[in-house]
Amino acid sequence: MTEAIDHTVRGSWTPAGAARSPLPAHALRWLRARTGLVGATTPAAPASVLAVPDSALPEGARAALADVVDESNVLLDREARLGRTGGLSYVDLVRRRGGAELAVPDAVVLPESPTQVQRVLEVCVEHDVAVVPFGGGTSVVGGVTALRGDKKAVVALDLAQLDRLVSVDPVSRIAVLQAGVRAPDAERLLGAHGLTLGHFPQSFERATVGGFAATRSAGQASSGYGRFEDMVEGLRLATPAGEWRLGVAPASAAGPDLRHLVLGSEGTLGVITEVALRVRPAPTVRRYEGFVLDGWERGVAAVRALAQQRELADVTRLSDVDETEVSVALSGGLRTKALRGYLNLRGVSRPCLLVLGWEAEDGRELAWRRDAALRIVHTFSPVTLGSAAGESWRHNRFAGPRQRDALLDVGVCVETLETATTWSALPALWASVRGALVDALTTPGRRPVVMCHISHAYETGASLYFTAIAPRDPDDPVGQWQRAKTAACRAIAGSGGTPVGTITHHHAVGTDHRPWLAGEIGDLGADVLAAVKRRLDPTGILNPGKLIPGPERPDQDQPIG
Ligand SMILES: Cc1cc2nc3c(=O)[nH]c(=O)nc-3n(C[C@H](O)[C@H](O)[C@H](O)COP(=O)(O)OP(=O)(O)OC[C@H]3O[C@@H](n4cnc5c(N)ncnc54)[C@H](O)[C@@H]3O)c2cc1C
Repeated sequence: MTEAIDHTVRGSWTPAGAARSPLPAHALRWLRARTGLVGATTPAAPASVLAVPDSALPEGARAALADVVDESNVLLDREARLGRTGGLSYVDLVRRRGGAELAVPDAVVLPESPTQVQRVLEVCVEHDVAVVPFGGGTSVVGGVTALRGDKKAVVALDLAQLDRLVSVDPVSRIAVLQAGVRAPDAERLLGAHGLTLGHFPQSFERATVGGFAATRSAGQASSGYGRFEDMVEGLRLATPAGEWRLGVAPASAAGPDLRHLVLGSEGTLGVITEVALRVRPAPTVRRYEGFVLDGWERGVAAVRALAQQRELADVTRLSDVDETEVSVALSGGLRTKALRGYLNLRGVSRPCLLVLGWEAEDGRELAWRRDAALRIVHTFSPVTLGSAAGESWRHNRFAGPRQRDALLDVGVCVETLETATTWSALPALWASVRGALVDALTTPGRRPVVMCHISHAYETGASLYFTAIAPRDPDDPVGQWQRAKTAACRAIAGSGGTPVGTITHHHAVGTDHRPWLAGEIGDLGADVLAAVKRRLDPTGILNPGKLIPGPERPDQDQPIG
C-alpha cells in the first residue's frame, strides 16, 4: 500500500502538517504589524475528538463491494474515513481542526484495476450508494466532500492503487497512465524513458493524473507545456451506463470532441481510470530569472506583449505590488533590507516581481527563446534580479501550502481564489475582486492582505490568482471566508447577466462554484450537462452536489455582511 492509502486526518499538506514547516518569527512579526493579528495559539483539535458518525453503509453493499475489491480494500474504520473527509480548502482545514461539522464518507473503497472500478459502480447503483471519486484529495472547491445526496450511504472511491504506467509510445510521444498515479510518480515513471509531462501545479506533490483531467488543471509551466487538457489524447471512463473510451487520433473532425465532456467533469459523469497523455522529452537545461517592473499596469503590459508575440517563457509569473511586498518582507532580515534599498536606488516605487523560467532540450534552444523574450521585456524598463531570484522561486514553488497549518495555528484566515478574463477586462476585474475581498475581510482591528499574481497567460487574456490573509474570526471562521468568497464571486459574475471573468480558471467547480456555473454557461448549458449526466449516471450516484447546477442560484441582491 502506498503512503496515500495510509493518510489519516490530514493537515494542510503532509500528515506531519505544521511540524514540518514552522512559521519564522519575522513572518509572525510582519503579520501582526500588517493585519492586526493577535497571534494567539489556536491549535487543531486532536483527531480523536472529531465527531465521526457510524458508517451507514448497508451490510449487503459492503459484502458486494468486498466481493469486487476484496475485504481488505473496503475500509470502514474511523481513521480511513476521516482521511478522505473533504479536500484542502481553508474551510476544509478549519472543519477538520474541529471548527465545524464534517461530511465523513461511510466507507473507503480501493479498487485495483479499471475493471474493478466499473464493477464497483455497478454495485453502488444496485445498492443506491453515492460515490465520490478521490484522487489526491487536493480539491479546494469542495470537489471531494462526501455528500450523499438522496442516497443511502456514500463511499470515497480512492484511486490510489491505480498507480501504473500502462504503456509508452516514444515515437508518437504518448504515454498511458492509470488515473491514480500521482504527479511526482508520473514524472519518475516517464523520466525512466527520458520523457516528462511538464505538469507542475502547486499541488504537484499530492495530486493525481485522474484528478488533473477531472478538473482541467493548469500547472505553473502552462505557458510552455499547456494546460492539462491540452495534453490529453485519450481517456478511459467507467460509468454506471458502461465503459466509455475516447480519443483515437491527434486531431479529428468526427463531430464535437467528446473528450471535453469528460475533462472537467469532476467525477459527476464517470470515473476516469486511464489517461493517454502527450509527453515531451525531459529538459536537459533550465534557466529561471527574476525581474522587477515598476507598477502592475506595466507588468501586465509586459506579460501581454510576451503572450501576443508568442514569446512567453515556460513559466511566466507576475506578482502585483502587494504580493511582491509580501515576498520581499518574508525573505527576511538583510535580504529584505538590501532588496528594498536596491529598488529604491533604481527609482522603483511600485515593485512587481516577474519570474520567467525556460526549460529546453538543449542550451541553444533555451538561449534563442530567452533572447527573444528578453528583447520584449527590456522595452518595459525592468530591474534585473538575475537567476538567484528565479531559482529561489523555483526552489520554493511547492513550499507555500506546507505553511498553512502553521498559519492556522496562530489564528490566521488564509485562502486563495482565481479567475481569468480578457486583457481588456483584466485591470477592472483585478481591482473589483481585490476591493471585494478587502472590504469583506476588513473589520475593526482586522486588516487583510490581499495579493494577486498572473501565472497563466494567453494571447487574449490571463488568469488572476488572489491570496487573502486576515486575522481569523474565532466565532465564525467559516462564515468569515464564505462572505469574502461570495463578494469576490459576485465581482467576477458581474451584474446584468454578463460575467466579467470565469468563475474558475483551474480550481474547478465542486460545491463552491456550483451556484455560479449557470450564470456562466447559461440555463441551456446547465440543462445539457444535466441531460448528459442522466444518460451516463441515471440514478445519480456519482459525486452528488458537485458541478451540475441545481435549482439554487446565488442571489445577486442579497447583502453579504
Ligand atoms: C495548495 C494547493 C495548490 C494547488 N495548486 C493548483 C495549481 O497550481 N493548479 C491547479 O490546477 N490546481 C491546483 N490546486 C487544486 C487541485 O490540486 C487540483 O484541482 C487537482 O487537479 C486535483 O487533483 P487531485 O488528484 O487531488 O483530485 P481530487 O482533489 O481528489 O479530486 C478533484 C475532483 O476530481 C474528481 N476526481 C478525482 N479523480 C478522479 C477520477 N479519476 N475520475 C473522475 N473524477 C475524479 C473528484 O471527485 C473531485 O471532484 C491546488 C490545490 C491545493 C490544495
